[in-house]
Amino acid sequence: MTGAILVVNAGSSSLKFSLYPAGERPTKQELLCNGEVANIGEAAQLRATAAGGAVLTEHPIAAATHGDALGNILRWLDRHFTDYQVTAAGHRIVHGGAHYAAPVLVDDAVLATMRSLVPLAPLHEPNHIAAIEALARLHPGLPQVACFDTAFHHGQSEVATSYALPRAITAEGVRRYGFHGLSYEYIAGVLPDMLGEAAEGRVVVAHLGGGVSMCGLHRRRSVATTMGFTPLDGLPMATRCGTIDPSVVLYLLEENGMTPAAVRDLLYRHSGLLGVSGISGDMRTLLGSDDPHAAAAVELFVYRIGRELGSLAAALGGLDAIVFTAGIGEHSPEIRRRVLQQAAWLGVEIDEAAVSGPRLTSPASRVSAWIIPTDEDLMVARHAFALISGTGEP
Ligand SMILES: Nc1ncnc2c1ncn2[C@@H]1O[C@H](COP(=O)(O)OP(=O)(O)O)[C@@H](O)[C@H]1O
Ligand SMILES: CC(=O)OP(=O)(O)O
Ligand SMILES: [Mg+2]
Repeated sequence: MTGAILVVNAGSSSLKFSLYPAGERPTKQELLCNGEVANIGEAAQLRATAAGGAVLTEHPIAAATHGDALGNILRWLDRHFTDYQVTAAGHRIVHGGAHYAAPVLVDDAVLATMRSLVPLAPLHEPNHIAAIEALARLHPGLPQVACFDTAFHHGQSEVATSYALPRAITAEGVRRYGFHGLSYEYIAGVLPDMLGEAAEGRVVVAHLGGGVSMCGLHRRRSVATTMGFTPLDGLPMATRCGTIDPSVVLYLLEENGMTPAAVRDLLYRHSGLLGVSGISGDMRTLLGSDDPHAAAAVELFVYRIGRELGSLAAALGGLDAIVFTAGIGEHSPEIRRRVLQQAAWLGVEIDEAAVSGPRLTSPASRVSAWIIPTDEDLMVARHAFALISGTGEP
């Protein structure tokens, strides 16, 4: 039997997973399989693919909860990978608050901290906790490593993380944290392979997925990012509103008579691309639609990215490169083109012959632009390996 690391990414309605051998530092080449249980609670479906993309299974399962989904995944892994045994788990955890600047082994204290952060990541944190607790029941004694999306941003300056609020409120932890850190950390790691010396310069990474954020990197460290106290802030997302005037919240509570729970639901689940289009939060659907409200949602999405790009370039004091990543960033030539056209003023010259990358700009372009696929799961596997084997560096 060979040991294996199970990576768990418990999202709002899905549970994604990956399996890597536990013997040495995980690499892309060593991936054993990855997959997802989609539609948890409705018509759940387990799908898994091998490293090369070959489908290993796709079948309906009974999974009312993230815990049920994990039980099904573990049983399938047991049957399919008879030579491997899960010896450690790594979880992508969206919010680590002020507490965690690095991954930690999960214990009761870590779980208690995560419970206290549920109000700050209501789409994610409850499912992370459910997955950890289910795995502890299904696999007692299994070491589980929590890897926080907030950790990568911990080195940001005080001015970058502060809100202009009274000090006492800031001291309670009401500040900007930033998210998608595992994605940005992965990108920062591969930047030198793609950009050479420019990797150490001023780079804005646009993580355009279901959740959307951008991060300004200098010398491959996070300097500023669009998300704040929670992953509701910044750019419009599939169903989240992004930055709005906080008075909108007061207005909804006081003038519209909405309850806090209803406002939370509105801002997290019914806004963003879905809210503006009234059709869908899925970018593919919107780009394929001829409804003017779909076009308006896409226009607002691109416009807000352009404004935040200017803001991050200002925070960095200049711009050398732009990187597109995650579902929309990696797969939508149209969104990339529109964002880059809007960034012409920064010195971006599109190479019309290179729409599928990896480099999207002409050699003469003052600012280069790139597609770099992200790999949050690999980053989690590396952190879990580093922590458990004691090697330190992921
Ligand atoms: N070819 C494509 N064109 C446009 N958008 C795409 C394409 N492929 C995927 N997407 C979008 O990517 C988003 C999901 O991104 P992803 O990073 O997978 O999300 P999650 O945060 O859920 O992991 C969806 O809005 C989807 O429509
Ligand atoms: C932090 C965040 O928004 O995550 P996701 O993109 O998975 O929703
Ligand atoms: Mg995501």
